[in-house]
Amino acid sequence: MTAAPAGQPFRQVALIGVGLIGSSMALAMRRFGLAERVVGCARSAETRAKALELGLCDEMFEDPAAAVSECDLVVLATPVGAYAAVAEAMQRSLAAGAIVTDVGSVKQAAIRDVGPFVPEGVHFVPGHPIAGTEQSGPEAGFAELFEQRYCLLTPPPGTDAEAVERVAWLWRSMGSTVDVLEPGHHDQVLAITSHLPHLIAYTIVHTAMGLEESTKQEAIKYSAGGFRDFTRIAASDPVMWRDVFLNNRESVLEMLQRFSEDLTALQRAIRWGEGEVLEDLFSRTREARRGVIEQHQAGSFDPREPKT
Ligand SMILES: NC(=O)C1=CN([C@@H]2O[C@H](COP(=O)(O)OP(=O)(O)OC[C@H]3O[C@@H](n4cnc5c(N)ncnc54)[C@H](O)[C@@H]3O)[C@@H](O)[C@H]2O)C=CC1
Ligand SMILES: O=C(O)C(=O)Cc1ccc(O)cc1
Repeated sequence: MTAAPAGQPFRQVALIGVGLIGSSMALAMRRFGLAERVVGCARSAETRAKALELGLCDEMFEDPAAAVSECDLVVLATPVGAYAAVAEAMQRSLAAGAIVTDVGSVKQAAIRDVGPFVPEGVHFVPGHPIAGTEQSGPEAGFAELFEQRYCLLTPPPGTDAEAVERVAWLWRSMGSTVDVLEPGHHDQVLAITSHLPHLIAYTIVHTAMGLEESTKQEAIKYSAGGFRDFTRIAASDPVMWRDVFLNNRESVLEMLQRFSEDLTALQRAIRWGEGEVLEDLFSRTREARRGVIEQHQAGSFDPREPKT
């Protein structure tokens, strides 16, 4: 089987994992006519039934090998920790010329875990939509999720250029802007922009939950602005985020080290009443926010808060 050229719908797409991202892709691919047929793979009978009931997929499978056998595109959309087992299970069923891609939040580990199971004549194009919410599961998806968002592709050297272009076409057709990044660089950038913020949110909510009962209750009752935003992020899927931290360990630990040094400096400034240190730092971070907004507007991106 050879994949149809960029610009033509895929004949049959398999979504391995039909959660927030998988279901959003199913809806977007249907809305924009990007696949003639969409099949899915889920371990539980409940998820398989739900995906059919919601009209996400034409057919659902329990076994990844059965799901992928007739497909010209296979999308891994499970937590990253499941990749090696899924890739091993489906390797013998992949059709020659098929493209395997993924949506995982870390890319070096995706290449490490999937790469060895991709047969000769099948193309692996790792990808990561920078779009999501704290929701999970097949009912969480919506077709607009990827609009005005980046999707980063991290093809290892030697990846078939046509396969990369085909996957780029898919994401552009779902409304995203596609950039290509080196996998290690991707993992470093995402460690500071996405992974560390989630770790901080998990920690601050955990710290609040450990306070004595009356303070904790008031924290919940009066949670405004900052803390409320942290609780949204800290409600993100536990298994997905466990796998992000276990699989981007080095970059996250490096960013965490820098963060903790900066936090200690702030702690010191507060202790010694160094108001100018605090004000100077807060002024510079305010500038950084302006920079983010300006750059997003220049790229005609809508700098809205995450879609919930
Ligand atoms: N949630 C988000 O905001 C974003 C998530 N991602 C990435 O997308 C991937 C999927 O995340 P979500 O859709 O948010 O998660 P989700 O939890 O909504 O969906 C994941 C699905 O995979 C299924 N699954 C787990 N192990 C499986 C296996 N061995 N075989 C078949 N299905 C299996 C789960 O049952 C679940 O239905 C992750 O790798 C994540 O890093 C990427 C961008 C944003
Ligand atoms: O909901 C949020 O705030 C997010 O940050 C969504 C998100 C989560 C994980 C990703 O790999 C990409 C985007």
